[in-house]
Amino acid sequence: MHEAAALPVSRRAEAEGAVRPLEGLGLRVERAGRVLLDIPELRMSGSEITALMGFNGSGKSLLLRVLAGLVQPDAGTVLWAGRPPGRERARRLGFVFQKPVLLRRSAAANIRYALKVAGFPRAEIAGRTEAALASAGLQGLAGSPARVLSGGEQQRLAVARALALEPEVLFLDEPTASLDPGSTLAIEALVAGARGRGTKIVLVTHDAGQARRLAQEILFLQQGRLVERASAGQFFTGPQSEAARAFLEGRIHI
Ligand SMILES: Nc1ncnc2c1ncn2[C@@H]1O[C@H](COP(=O)(O)OP(=O)(O)OP(=O)(O)O)[C@@H](O)[C@H]1O
Repeated sequence: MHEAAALPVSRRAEAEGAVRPLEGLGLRVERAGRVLLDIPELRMSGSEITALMGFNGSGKSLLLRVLAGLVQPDAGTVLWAGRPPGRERARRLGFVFQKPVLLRRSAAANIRYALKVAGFPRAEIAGRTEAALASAGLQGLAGSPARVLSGGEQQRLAVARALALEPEVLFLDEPTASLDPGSTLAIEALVAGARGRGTKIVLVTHDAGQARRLAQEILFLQQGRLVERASAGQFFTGPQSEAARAFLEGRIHI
């Protein structure tokens, strides 16, 4: 047997070079004379789920948007596998917002449309749509208008739609912030499944329980700066910065 075949899928992908690190070099964002992001160097493993954590206003969402190419930094470069993502970026990433952004059409049509725009062959669209709906437990709601779905169902649809495109990188910005525990676990299962299939996941979350359940790597931000990068195990048992200790203990940090 090939040596890599004995490894779990995500490790196998890494061993075969299919998994790409995500990097930022000299990232800087300023608005109205205020420095919002100043990160000289950032590197995320290509195969793990990385959680971005920090107090409100520390720059997590902004960093996520910069990494995804939704916000252009004033300085710096984002690299996927050592190269700027380029024009094919849309095909290679998924982005899920805290409030799902869905089209005013059926659940199935939302997925079909995304597949069509991403250039999937027509012959594959129906099958991929069905599989995506099933992965999110939404088969029974395929024909329902997306806007009548519950908040949890809408977010499951948004995640399933993003994953239907088999993105290289999936960015999630507090995807379960307004969901109940059952819906939260359903979203987490979708995200963990995607990691198992080789998608790199970057997740903004305030929920330490969620970061413990899902993430292998934690980046902790404070006032637009990266103050800690650690494995989840290290971060939760022995955070190095005073800010991260305060965050985990639920203290206010000024
Ligand atoms: N386009 C913008 N123009 C001006 N200021 C901005 C812009 N985007 C973000 N900011 C500011 O940058 C800082 C970081 O915002 P960001 O939303 O990234 O924080 P966050 O860590 O995600 O916060 P939260 O946990 O509250 O969602 C905030 O002070 C915010 O007001």
